[in-house]
Amino acid sequence: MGNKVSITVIRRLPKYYRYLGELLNKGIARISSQELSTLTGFTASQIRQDLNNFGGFGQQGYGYNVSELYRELGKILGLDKVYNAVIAGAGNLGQAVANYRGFEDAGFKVLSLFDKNPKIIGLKIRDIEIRDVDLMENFIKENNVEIGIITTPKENAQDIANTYAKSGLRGIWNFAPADLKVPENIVVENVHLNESLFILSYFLKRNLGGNSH
Ligand SMILES: NC(=O)c1ccc[n+]([C@@H]2O[C@H](COP(=O)([O-])OP(=O)(O)OC[C@H]3O[C@@H](n4cnc5c(N)ncnc54)[C@H](O)[C@@H]3O)[C@@H](O)[C@H]2O)c1
Repeated sequence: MGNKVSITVIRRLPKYYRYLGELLNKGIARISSQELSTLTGFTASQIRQDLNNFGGFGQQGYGYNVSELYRELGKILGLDKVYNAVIAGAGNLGQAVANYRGFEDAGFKVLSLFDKNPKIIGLKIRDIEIRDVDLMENFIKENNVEIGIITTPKENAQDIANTYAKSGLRGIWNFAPADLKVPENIVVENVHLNESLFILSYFLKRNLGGNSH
């Protein structure tokens, strides 16, 4: 099922999921595609088409059952399980990611940070230890780690990706401004903060308001 759905649809799912979570917290039991459209900015027909990719959850004249749709989208996004993760590069960004409890609340548990700087090895961010990067490969193998986060400088990012590939983990969340080469069985999701900022700059330069996507 998942493989046939276009990546542009997949990229809209987290937004649906976020709004549905907020509706659920407000005790709202059902919502129409029109109301979801007002919230998300996507058209109602777009929303119906998107959700139809997964079998469609709505009923004509009723709309969507919020808790059911929230639960199903959570399953589709793989959020119905806990992932173990590690972070390579325990500098500014690595520590910030480790410090943020929201990832853990969503099921992404950082078991350890790794760095090559002896001055910070042994320190803890919350209760998460910074270990020597030389120990990383074995740690990943022994602790059922599925996600490797990269917050090293870009010059070191490919080496870290290679170690991740050797260790057998399945997903890389890459914050370094580098295009990584990895074996086909590994998924890379890039978070290029600078590129995002440059898009903002593009719109500012043209005095364009609104949401850039
Ligand atoms: N800090 C931000 O807000 C920000 C914004 C945009 C992009 N980035 C990107 O995120 C990455 C990290 O940025 P930062 O500001 O945290 O840098 P930083 O210099 O504060 O931290 C990098 C850390 O990586 C460690 N490191 C270097 N080589 C390593 C290796 N081979 N193995 C393990 N650890 C290693 C360093 O010792 C250091 O602790 C960079 O690629 C940067 O371009 C950061």
